[in-house]
Amino acid sequence: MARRSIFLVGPMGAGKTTVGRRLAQNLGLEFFDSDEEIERRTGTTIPIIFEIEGEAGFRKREHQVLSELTALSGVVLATGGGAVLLPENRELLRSRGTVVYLRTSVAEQLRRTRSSTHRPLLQADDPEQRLRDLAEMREPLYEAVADIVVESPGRKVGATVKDVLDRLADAHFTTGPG
Ligand SMILES: Nc1ncnc2c1ncn2[C@@H]1O[C@H](COP(=O)(O)OP(=O)(O)OP(=O)(O)O)[C@@H](O)[C@H]1O
Ligand SMILES: O=C(O)C1=C[C@@H](O)[C@@H](O)[C@H](O)C1
Ligand SMILES: [Mg+2]
Repeated sequence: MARRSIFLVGPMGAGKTTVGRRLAQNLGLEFFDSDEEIERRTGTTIPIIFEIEGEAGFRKREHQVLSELTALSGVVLATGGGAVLLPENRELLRSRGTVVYLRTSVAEQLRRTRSSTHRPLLQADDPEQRLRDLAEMREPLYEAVADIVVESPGRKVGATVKDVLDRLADAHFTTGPG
């Protein structure tokens, strides 16, 4: 019998990877991260994939990885910030698991991603404006796929993990069959 999976969505720096890994440990589930899986398969980094293949090339790879990882049962999957852009991806996420939207502010995103050079979309003259533009376009998409919305403000990661666990319990999420 298939076991339900948890898919984390949200913008860059929302904490999908960090919270997702801890959540999986807590629930005794296997953890996957679509960005890490793309890097593992290609043997290179996301900025280099963007450089060589453009964003469109990256999105194709992302769709392939998401279609495989969402087919697994009983896992926690952290997605990339743009995973909700393709309607096909939204359908995979919505139909195959419980989707948790980690919501945060642009100010907090900036703080959390400041020292990173690993997010090509933030290599802009004005990263704050870029994050605002992305949020305006993507927030409705995160909302559309989400079963649960959890705020991920400037607190300790453990507090956000606990909030996600509480909200999953409220939604009667179990790691058992079904
Ligand atoms: N809830 C939280 N409270 C405090 N700090 C956090 C929280 N979540 C994440 N962080 C910190 O913010 C940074 C970015 O988090 P993370 O890489 O998990 O974001 P992400 O949502 O996976 O981003 P991306 O879409 O780019 O993969 C990390 O250094 C992490 O420790
Ligand atoms: O928000 C985005 O579009 C992205 C977020 C990251 O997780 C990576 O998937 C990549 O840098 C693109
Ligand atoms: Mg991540």
